[in-house]
Amino acid sequence: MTQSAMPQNATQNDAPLSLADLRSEIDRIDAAMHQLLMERSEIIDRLVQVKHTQGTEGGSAFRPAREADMMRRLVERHRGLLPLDTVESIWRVIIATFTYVQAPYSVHADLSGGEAPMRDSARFHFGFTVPFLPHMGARGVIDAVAGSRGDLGLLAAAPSPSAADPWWTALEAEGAPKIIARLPFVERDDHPAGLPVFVVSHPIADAAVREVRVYSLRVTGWSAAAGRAIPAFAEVVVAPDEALDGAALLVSLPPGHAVDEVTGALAEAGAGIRAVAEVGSHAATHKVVRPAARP
Ligand SMILES: C=C(O[C@@H]1C=C(C(=O)O)C=C[C@H]1O)C(=O)O
Repeated sequence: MTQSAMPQNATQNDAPLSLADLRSEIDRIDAAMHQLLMERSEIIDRLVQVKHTQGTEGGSAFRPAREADMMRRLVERHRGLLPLDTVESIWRVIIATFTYVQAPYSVHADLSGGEAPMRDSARFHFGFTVPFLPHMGARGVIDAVAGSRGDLGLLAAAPSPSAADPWWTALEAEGAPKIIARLPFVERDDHPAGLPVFVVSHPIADAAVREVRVYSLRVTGWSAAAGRAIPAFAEVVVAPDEALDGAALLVSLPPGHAVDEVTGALAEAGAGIRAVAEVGSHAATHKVVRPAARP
């Protein structure tokens, strides 16, 4: 038991508390947590005014850099018997809902790769107050985000190394939606909502995290050799593109690598580079090898 969770007039050496006393302790803690959540919402009220004065409010109040940082710190300080999955999901609901009360938004999700994992991811990361709008296909999601004020779109990040439809080409144009985050913020092998998901929104230049950069590449002369030439540090999804020997690539580059390293390797393997466009960026993956707390 931590000091803050102890009754004000007790120490660890006191006689054991009765069930009624322990329950009244739980009631005291629940009331304090609720009070703190209400205080948090008052801060958000003032934060909305500050963002408005600074002109930093945009279509969406979602700030992926800030959220990735908060989730990393949460995981690092977590101790005790409460499972990390539970702590993470509670904070995801708190943060996503407070974002929603700043500026209402919906989450559009592409269910074409399988409904259950995508729905689990959306609910785990955004809770039940934020509206969930299902789509059958990535392009429907991107169109809905493009036509909204500040909605978010969820697209499977790497369902497989190949895709039938190069949906990411719809993110190429200036002003088109961009990838702004990758979920879960904190990865682990047994994550309860572990489907890797890209979050797309209107471009958020000032608030974007630039650790992992994501590019759309159009290539001619695509071949198995070109595929093998792509450096191992790059995460790549390949789809057929227009011309017979054309391919559209979605390439994610970890910190410290440039897209030239990939285009150079492709050119050496005989492929022609038709176009390169940055289609977003997100925080580097924070991987927890062993969850900090397990029952
Ligand atoms: C509060 C903010 O807005 C959003 C809500 C957050 C929260 O409730 O903690 C954190 C980041 C943002 O997505 C902020 O920009 O700091």
